[in-house]
Amino acid sequence: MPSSRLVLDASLALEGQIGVHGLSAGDFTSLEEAAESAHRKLWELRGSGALGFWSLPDDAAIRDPALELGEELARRFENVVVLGIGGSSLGAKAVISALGDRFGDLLPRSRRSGARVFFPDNSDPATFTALLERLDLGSTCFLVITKSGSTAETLSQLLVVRERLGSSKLIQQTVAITDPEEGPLRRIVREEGWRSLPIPPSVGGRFSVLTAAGLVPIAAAGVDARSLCKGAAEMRERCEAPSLRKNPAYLLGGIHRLFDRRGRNIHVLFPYADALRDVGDWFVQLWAESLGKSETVGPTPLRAVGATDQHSLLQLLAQGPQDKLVSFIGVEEPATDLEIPRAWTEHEAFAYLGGKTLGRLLDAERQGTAAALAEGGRPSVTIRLPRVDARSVGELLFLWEAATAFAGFLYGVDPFNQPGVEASKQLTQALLGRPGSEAHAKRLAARPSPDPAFVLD
Ligand SMILES: O=P(O)(O)OC[C@H]1O[C@H](O)[C@H](O)[C@@H](O)[C@@H]1O
Repeated sequence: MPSSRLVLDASLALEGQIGVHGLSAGDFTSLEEAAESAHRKLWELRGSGALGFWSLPDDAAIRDPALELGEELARRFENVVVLGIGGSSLGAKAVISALGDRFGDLLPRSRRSGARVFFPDNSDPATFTALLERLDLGSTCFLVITKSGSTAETLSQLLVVRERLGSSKLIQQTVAITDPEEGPLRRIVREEGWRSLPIPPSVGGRFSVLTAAGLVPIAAAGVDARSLCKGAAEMRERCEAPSLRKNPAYLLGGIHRLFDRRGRNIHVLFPYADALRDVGDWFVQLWAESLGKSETVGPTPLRAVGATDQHSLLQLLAQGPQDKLVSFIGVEEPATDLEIPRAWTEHEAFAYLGGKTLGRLLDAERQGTAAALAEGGRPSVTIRLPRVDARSVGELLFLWEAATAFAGFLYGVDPFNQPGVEASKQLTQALLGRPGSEAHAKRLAARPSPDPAFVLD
């Protein structure tokens, strides 16, 4: 019988299970003071309303208009194309690939639960050209999602779409999701009277999956977004306990910080379900942009998928440097399962598989891999989901969001900004000759020219 909710099992991170590389009771005690201070800071932010993502799971004023709009788009359009990047695409993409129709693009509309949702989240011309050429633009809605309203990739795609649709069609087939007041896109929305929904200023992009930025495309895909929010609300309740051992987000964040202190600063998310593959990308942005803020401390997130990456990454995880911590995600009850038929039973290699199911094999591989790492003294934690459904995915996303916010304070960094991404934008704008980027152009010009001895053409 699957458990009724998400389970965080940290036993394979403890010295009792894996020996010297495991955590001791003393390690947790050593973190208590920092954990109390991090808890205080989080609650202060909550109290001031600055911790915007915390209230989202049951914020009807944000949720309901987004779901209504998403459901309307699912009725009106065959396709929805999200023009958005980073936090403005990764959350919805992760949820839709986890909960949407598997290979839904191949299904006729009558057999799909919503519109086909596409995420061309890059300025790669080949991808965008191919997508626009293959879609029936007449039955396509473009969701322009950008918190700042100024992201070059997103605005460039919008300009291309504007050209393709023409301004009269553009207003009928485009919805903007952006800052309620500020930014270039908000100005266009005001000037041209587009439909739009806000991204609350108190919610950072990578924490915005339960704002309109995530919920509109999720609802347009026909995913049960209300249960997603419900699952997140249930996890939030569990993440309000002040103690490290009782609060799953604090325990998860604390364990990662403790191992980072021991040099295990490569943090691998390893779900054993294809449906959770894109949760890996979402996690990488969340963890990297929130915690990668100092030259001396800061974890490197890595994503893997089980069992596929047992055949690529596992060698390194099992026998490489002792600098990694793995977070497995197991699914207790697969949505569908497939029996492995019996045949060639005279051959032992086939015989032991016959009669089992692929789901049983996959989960045995997860457990076997965690046990093999433990045997080698290598720590892991396991997050077990009862099944991959909207409620469990809601729990999972909120767990990591809360763990990230908490870990930020344990690492002594601000988990909610990302100053390090600005320099590349400035130099990009200078390369493109943007007015006002002259100072950045000077930075480029001041760079030493490439050493021809090291340019092998
Ligand atoms: O939502 P936008 O303002 O368009 O930003 C999209 C993304 O780009 C930025 O450069 C940051 O790296 C991300 O945190 C953000 O999610």
